[in-house]
Amino acid sequence: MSAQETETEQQPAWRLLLGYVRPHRWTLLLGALLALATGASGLALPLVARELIDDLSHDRPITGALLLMSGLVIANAAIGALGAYVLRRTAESVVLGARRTLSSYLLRLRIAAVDRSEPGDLMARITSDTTLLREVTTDSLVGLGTGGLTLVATVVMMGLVDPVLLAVTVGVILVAGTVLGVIVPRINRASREAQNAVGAMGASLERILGALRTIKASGAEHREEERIHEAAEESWRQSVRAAKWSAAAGNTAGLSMQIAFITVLAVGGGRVATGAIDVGTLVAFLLFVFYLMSPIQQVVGALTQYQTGAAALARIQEAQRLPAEPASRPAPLPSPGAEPAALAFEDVRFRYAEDLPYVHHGVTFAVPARGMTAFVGPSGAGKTTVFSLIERFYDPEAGVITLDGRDVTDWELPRLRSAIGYVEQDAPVLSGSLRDNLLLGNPDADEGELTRVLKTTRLDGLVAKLPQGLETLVGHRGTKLSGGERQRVAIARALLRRPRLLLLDEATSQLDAVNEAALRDTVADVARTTTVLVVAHRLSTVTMADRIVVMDAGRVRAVGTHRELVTADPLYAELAATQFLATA
Ligand SMILES: Nc1ncnc2c1ncn2[C@@H]1O[C@H](COP(=O)(O)OP(=O)(O)OP(=O)(O)O)[C@@H](O)[C@H]1O
Repeated sequence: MSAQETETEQQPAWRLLLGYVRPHRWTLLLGALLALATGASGLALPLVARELIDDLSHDRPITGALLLMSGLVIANAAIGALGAYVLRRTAESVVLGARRTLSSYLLRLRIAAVDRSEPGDLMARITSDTTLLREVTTDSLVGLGTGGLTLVATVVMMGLVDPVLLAVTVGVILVAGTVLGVIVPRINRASREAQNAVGAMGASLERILGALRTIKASGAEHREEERIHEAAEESWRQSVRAAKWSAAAGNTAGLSMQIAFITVLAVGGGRVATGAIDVGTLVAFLLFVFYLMSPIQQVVGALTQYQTGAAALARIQEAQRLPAEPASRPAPLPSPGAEPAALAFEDVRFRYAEDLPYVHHGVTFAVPARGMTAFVGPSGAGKTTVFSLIERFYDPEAGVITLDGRDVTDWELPRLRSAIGYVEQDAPVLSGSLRDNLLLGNPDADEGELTRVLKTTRLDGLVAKLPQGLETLVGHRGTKLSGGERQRVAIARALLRRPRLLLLDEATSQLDAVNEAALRDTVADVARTTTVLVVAHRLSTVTMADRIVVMDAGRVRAVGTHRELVTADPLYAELAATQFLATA
C-alpha cells in the first residue's frame, strides 16, 4: 500500500475537506468577511433610520441621512453580491480541486482494483459526490465560522449581564445538543445511503449503455428499467429520510430556543422578585436569548449540511483508498531502430484474487529478442494472463518475470509499458476520431509513419473511402467500424509506438482472407525487427511462428515448432486438428 493510500485511510472526512479547502482558504476568508460585513452594514440601517426620524421630528434637513441611507443600501447590496460571488466561486474551485485529484487518481488505479469496482459507481463519485462539496464549503464551513463567532460573542455578552441566567440557557441548549447528537448521525447515514444509491444507478446505466444492443436483442429492457428505477427510488427514500432528520434537527434548535426563552423568563422573574437582578437586566438578557436564535440556527444548519458533505467525502475517500500505481511522468517511446526485447517467465504463480483459484501454477518459458512466439492452448489456459502480467496490470504471487534480463518490478512502470505494444483480443476503440485512436499511444508520430502503418494494416483503403478520412468519428467504442476494422486500428495503434515487444492477442473471430493474409505478412515483417508474442487462434499464425508455447491449465506443457509439436505433443496435435484447422 502506498504512502498516499495510508494517509487517506487515516484521515477523518473533515481533514480531507480541509485538504481540498486549504489552497482557497484566503478567498474563503474574504467571502466570509464580506458576508459578515453585509450583516454589519444591515445592522447599521436601523440606526440611520432612527437618525432620519430624529431629524424629521426636529425639522432638520434630512438630505444627509437620506444620502447615507441610500449609500448603505447600495453598499449592502454590492457587498452582499460580491460576498456571494466570492463564496460560490471558492466552492466551485474546491469542487474542481476534488474532481481533478480524483480523476487523476482513477487513471492510476490498478486493474485489480477496477476489476472489483463498478465503473458507473466510480463515475458517480467524481461527478455527483464532488458536487456535494460545494454546499459544504459555503453553507457549512462559512456558516459554522460566522454563526459560531456570533454565538460566542453573544454568550460572552450574556455572561456579563447575568451568569446565573446564562447557566440556565446553556442547560437548555445542552439538552437540545444531546437530542441533536442522536439526530445528526442519522442524517449522515441516510445521505450516505442516498449517494450509494446514486452510485448504483450510475453502475446500472453504465451496464446498460455498454450493452444496449444485447439488452434490446434479449428483450431485457423492462427488467433493466426496474433495476434503474429501484436505485433511483432508493436514493429518493434515503434523501427523504435525510430531509426528515434535517427538519427535526432544525426544529429541535428552534424549540430549544423557545424553551430557553420561557425558562429564562420564569427563572429571571424569580430573580427579579428576590431582588437579585433588576427588570432592565432581565429584558436585556431576554433580548440576547432572542438574538441567539439566528446563530444557533446557522450552526445547526451548518452541522446538518455537513453530514451530506461528509457522506460524499467518505465515498470520495473510499475511491482514493483503492490501490493505485505510483504517480510518475510519462516515458519516451523507444527510438526508431531500438533493439528488440527479450522476455522470460520463471516459475510464475498467479491468481486474480486471494479467493480465486490459481491461473498460473509455475509458468516458465523464455523468449529471445526478435522473432515470433505463439501461445496456444485451450480456452482459459492462462494465455491472455501472460500478457497482463508482462504489462504489470497484475503482479504474480511468486516467480519472476524479466524483460531484457531485468525483473519487471524493477522497471519504472511507464518505461516498461513504453517498450511494449499491446493489442487486446477485443481490440477496444475509443470514441473520437480515427486519427485520435491511431495516435493514442504516440501522439507525435509523423504523417509519413502514419501513412506507412495505415498501408501495412490495410487501413488506407478504409480511410480513402470515408468522406472525412482520418477525422471521421468512430462512435462510442468504435461502433461505426466493423470488427475487422477495429482489430486493424488496434494493431496500427500498437505499431505506431515502435514497440520493442509486441503483444498481440489474436481475435477469435475471422478477418476476411485478404486482410488476414496482409496482417500475417505485417506481423511476420514486424517480427524481423521486434519481439512478437501472439496468443494464436489460427493455424496460419502458428505455422509461421518461430516457436510455439503450449499452455494448459496454467502450465507450459511444451515448447517447439509446429512441425515438432504435432508429433511430440498430443494436446497440440489435437488443437491443430480441431480448433486451428477449422479456421485455416
Ligand atoms: N480479471 C479477471 N478476474 C478474475 N479471473 C479472471 C480474470 N481474467 C481472467 N480470469 C480467469 O483466468 C483464467 C485464464 O484466463 P485467460 O484469459 O488468461 O485465458 P486464455 O487462455 O487467454 O483463454 P482464451 O483463449 O479463452 O482467451 C480463466 O479461467 C478466467 O476465468
